[in-house]
Amino acid sequence: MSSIERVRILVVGDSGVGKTCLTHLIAHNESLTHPGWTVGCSVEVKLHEYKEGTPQQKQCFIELYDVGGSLIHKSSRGVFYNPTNGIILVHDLTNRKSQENLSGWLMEILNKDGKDTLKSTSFDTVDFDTEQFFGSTQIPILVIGTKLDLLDEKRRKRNSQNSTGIAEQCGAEEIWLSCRNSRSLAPGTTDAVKLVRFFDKVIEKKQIIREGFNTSDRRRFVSPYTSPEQSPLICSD
Ligand SMILES: Nc1nc2c(ncn2[C@@H]2O[C@H](COP(=O)(O)OP(=O)(O)OP(=O)(O)O)[C@@H](O)[C@H]2O)c(=O)[nH]1
Repeated sequence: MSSIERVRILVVGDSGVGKTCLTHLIAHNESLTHPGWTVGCSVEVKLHEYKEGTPQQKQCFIELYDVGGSLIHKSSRGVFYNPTNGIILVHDLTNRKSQENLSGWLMEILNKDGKDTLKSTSFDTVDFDTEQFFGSTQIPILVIGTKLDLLDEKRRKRNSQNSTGIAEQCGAEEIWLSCRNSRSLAPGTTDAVKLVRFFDKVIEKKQIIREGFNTSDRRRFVSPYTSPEQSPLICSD
């Protein structure tokens, strides 16, 4: 019997933006009222139907790695970043700084050998080069803004006019929601469809990369890594 495939998705963003509440909402379709402060990392697993309703449909475990956002643990959290098949960047819609810091989070994940960003105590000095990032990793990204319930109508409109720059830069989809509303990701809603599409993309990308390593026709896939084990996108199943 073949085992169920699994992918690892990192859920990152500043401390207090709502990563634990969001992860719980995605995994259980219910809101979490009293989340604890995440020390290190906590993992939730969701069973996902890949390409549901098509001949390729199959089950897949989505492992959501909720990485504690506190700067105190900045130097040690790199251990959770490999392998990475997908990234959910989380920011608080009422806190602009948390949005600006998303590029720093991306760079921290990219910087696997722990240089530069891991040494600094904040993201202020981080230079973000999207070309470098996407050229070297090709990891699917989703951007999620939380605490939509705390924005009044006026601010919702103003914020939506200049939506998160990082999503645009990454070519990533963006979702704004309230983790306090258990229906925020209810099946059939636009946001739930975006999330399903993102999960499918993460699984597909992992398959493409694995096939690229296994095929003798190297022209189909050019990787900077010489074996699947070296690639940050491949889980060791
Ligand atoms: N009103 C509102 N509050 C939220 C929302 N999401 C999270 N919160 C609250 O924000 C606080 C922080 O939420 P967490 O999920 O613990 O944040 P975190 O990003 O995991 O924080 P760290 O563990 O420090 O990294 C909690 O009091 C949550 O109840 C939301 O959508 N709306």
